[in-house]
Amino acid sequence: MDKLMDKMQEAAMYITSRIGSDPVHIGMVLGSGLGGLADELQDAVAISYKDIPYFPVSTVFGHKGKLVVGTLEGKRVMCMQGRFHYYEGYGMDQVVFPIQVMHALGINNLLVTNAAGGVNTSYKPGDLMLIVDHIKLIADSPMRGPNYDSLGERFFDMTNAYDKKLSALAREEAKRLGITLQEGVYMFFAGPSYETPAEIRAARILGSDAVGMSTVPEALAASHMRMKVLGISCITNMAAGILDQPLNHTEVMETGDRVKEAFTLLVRNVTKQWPV
Ligand SMILES: O=P(O)(O)O[C@H]1O[C@H](CO)[C@@H](O)[C@H]1O
Ligand SMILES: Nc1nc2[nH]cnc2c(=O)[nH]1
Repeated sequence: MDKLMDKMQEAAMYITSRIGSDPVHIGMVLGSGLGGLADELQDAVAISYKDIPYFPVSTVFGHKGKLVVGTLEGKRVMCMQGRFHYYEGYGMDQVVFPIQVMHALGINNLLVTNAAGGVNTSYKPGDLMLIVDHIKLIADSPMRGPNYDSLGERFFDMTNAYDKKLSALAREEAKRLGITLQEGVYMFFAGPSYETPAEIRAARILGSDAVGMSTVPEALAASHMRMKVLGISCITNMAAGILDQPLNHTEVMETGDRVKEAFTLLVRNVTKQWPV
């Protein structure tokens, strides 16, 4: 066995020792301001990242740094209440390690969520957006380096990175619940600065609808392992230069908090119908 596989197994064994061996159906990565969902799980077990072998620790305000496992709408889910970002100084491989550990635990379904800046001028802060595709221009990738054939192929497909059936499910549930769900392309920026207005104009010309500093590494790792991915952004602010006002993380967190009811309702109902 090679090193990554050893580390994944060790982390997975520790988690199993805390949560038992009943299957977990869906992994959920909760973005900035959206972590409250994990507090709604029934029979929840919370594990600090610092206790899990080889896990990094969260350093960002609004990311608690806990794995919470419990039941939501009849499904057993594992929530990351806080994620790891490239800008925190972690390598892409560290950013996606928890996703690989989820896979080692037998999880094949992933919900990735985030706070994002709206590039599409028809959006408004507080909108939810179904991620239908993404753009990453920076060269680094979590799959750079030796390929782990037991996880996935060296050259893997990204045509269906965001699962079409799960996307259709989210669309249907949002419609049924009367929740506005925009659809768009999420563009990854390394951060930690927010973008310049010129970068946002460029992002729009390139075809993006929202920008953020997460999610894409996780979606890449999940696609590598052929996990089914559903992505939802919360548009917490209009991206730089669209409104005549500076950006800040407090606003991002406040919008996340304002939207949490609709976000939770949508995720609950999608979870209920999620085929596992
Ligand atoms: O993508 P999440 O983790 O939700 O958070 C977004 O919000 C933070 C910036 O305000 C960045 O971390 C950005 O990626
Ligand atoms: N990169 C980036 N990340 C965000 N997270 C929340 N809002 C934004 C934004 O405008 N830009």
